[in-house]
Amino acid sequence: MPGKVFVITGPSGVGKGTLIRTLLERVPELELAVSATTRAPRPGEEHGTHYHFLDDVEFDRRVIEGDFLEHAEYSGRRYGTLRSELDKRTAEGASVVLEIEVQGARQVADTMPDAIRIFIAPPSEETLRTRLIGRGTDTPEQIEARLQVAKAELAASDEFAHVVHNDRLDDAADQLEQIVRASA
Ligand SMILES: Nc1ncnc2c1ncn2[C@@H]1O[C@H](COP(=O)(O)OP(=O)(O)OP(=O)(O)O)[C@@H](O)[C@H]1O
Ligand SMILES: Nc1nc2c(ncn2[C@@H]2O[C@H](COP(=O)(O)O)[C@@H](O)[C@H]2O)c(=O)[nH]1
Repeated sequence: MPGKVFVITGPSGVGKGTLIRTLLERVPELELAVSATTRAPRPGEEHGTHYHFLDDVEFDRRVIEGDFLEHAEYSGRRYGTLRSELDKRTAEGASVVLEIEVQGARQVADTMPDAIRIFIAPPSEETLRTRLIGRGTDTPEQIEARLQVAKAELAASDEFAHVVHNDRLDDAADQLEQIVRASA
């Protein structure tokens, strides 16, 4: 039987990456799809591990060749899931997790209606700002741009069958694990 696809979405800074790291430890049979992006690597990020870092020309070429399951522009940069990150794994029965923003999650809903889509919600918009400042990876201008996008993303939460509120990290991790185990 083909593996499942779990789409985890929500605004920047809500804690998707943090929760997914815990999820992968708790459910080691899950595999994470490494996304492609045109943004620059942050300190410590490695090509092929954290992202496939592509330039715009390469990203365009791969769009034209139909290599992406989904792709979107987010805060001036491009992000997408390569089909090659999923196809072989799911065909072999492995379940795959995608960490993507809301436009991409909608595209996956259209093309893969069986994908399990989970929205991670913050306790408040202000929490997103605090968490992004605390993470220390973005300039104040980048944080404001991300918070602008977050407003529309938060309004989309009711499009998702599952909503996990990431207030206390342990509670959110428990809830996410429960959803994944119940759907697997
Ligand atoms: N429940 C929580 N309570 C307090 N801090 C948290 C919680 N969850 C995550 N954080 C912190 O918030 C910051 C943002 O988390 P993370 O990078 O996982 O967000 P993200 O949704 O993956 O963001 P992006 O979409 O920009 O990649 C990190 O510094 C993380 O340690
Ligand atoms: N549509 C997609 N969105 C993606 C993908 N990989 C990551 N993302 C989302 O982009 C923003 C910004 O990420 P960051 O690493 O610059 O903080 C965030 O919401 C990610 O979830 C993807 O393949 N497709």
